[in-house]
Amino acid sequence: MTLTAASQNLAALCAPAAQHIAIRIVAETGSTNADLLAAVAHLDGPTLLWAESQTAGKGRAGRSWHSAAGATLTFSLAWKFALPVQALAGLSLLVGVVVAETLASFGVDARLKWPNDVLKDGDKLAGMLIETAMDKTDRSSIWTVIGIGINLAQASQLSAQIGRPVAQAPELLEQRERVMAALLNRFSIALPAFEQNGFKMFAASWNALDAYAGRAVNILDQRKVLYSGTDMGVDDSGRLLLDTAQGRIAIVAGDVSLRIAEEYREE
Ligand SMILES: O=C(O)CCCC[C@@H]1SC[C@@H]2NC(=O)N[C@@H]21
Repeated sequence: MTLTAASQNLAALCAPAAQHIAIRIVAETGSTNADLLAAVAHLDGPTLLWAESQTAGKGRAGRSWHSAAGATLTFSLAWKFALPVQALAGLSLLVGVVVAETLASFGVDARLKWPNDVLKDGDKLAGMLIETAMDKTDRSSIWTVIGIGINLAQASQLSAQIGRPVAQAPELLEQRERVMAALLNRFSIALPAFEQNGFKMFAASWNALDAYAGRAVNILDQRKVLYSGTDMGVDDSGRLLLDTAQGRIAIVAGDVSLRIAEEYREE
């Protein structure tokens, strides 16, 4: 099914709580994140921009993110929070929980790698990029653009961009609009709950999905090992707890990698 056809169904598939999300679906764009960031000043409320393909998709750390037509779920959700920017810490972890739990509800064994990669069989299945824009007329609020790319059936180009193998979930190709509706339903509950209570009420859910729970990991910065220890999950503010030879520490930034011989060889 093309996304144009899916758009007819999407609103009807959404639960009442998600009905206030405006839905825009396009065949191709540069970047759904860039489009919504440019548009937030004119948005009336939460808005989904779902693209069949992107020609200039943005990944984290300045990387590109390839989204081939008919092979991904590529979208951004603009959401305004009545919060100061500092209160958004933990949002990306919550988004990971929403994506992984939604995929799990469709039978995909999705797990989380801190802070917010979604893995399947140890490889990256989905990535997210959250960007923010100040509302100039309302300093107590902030717009977020939550960009998500879920890989369903593409491999080589995305893999080259992120520098490691990617996972796929081709079984979801035929039900993309149902998956999208399920995502919107969960977001429409989880994002207001985050606004009210912060990340802490989602910490247990994140920990239940932690791909590296109890395993020996390294925390890297630009491929340099900063810390080594055992992954003990996240705390109520989303920091990764690491049991090291010197005791427990809480990590606020860095890349997590499994401490296995292969990874040392790669690095
Ligand atoms: O590097 C990552 O892990 C983040 C990838 C985020 C990609 C998504 S695809 C939809 C949205 N639009 C973009 O340009 N990027 C995000």
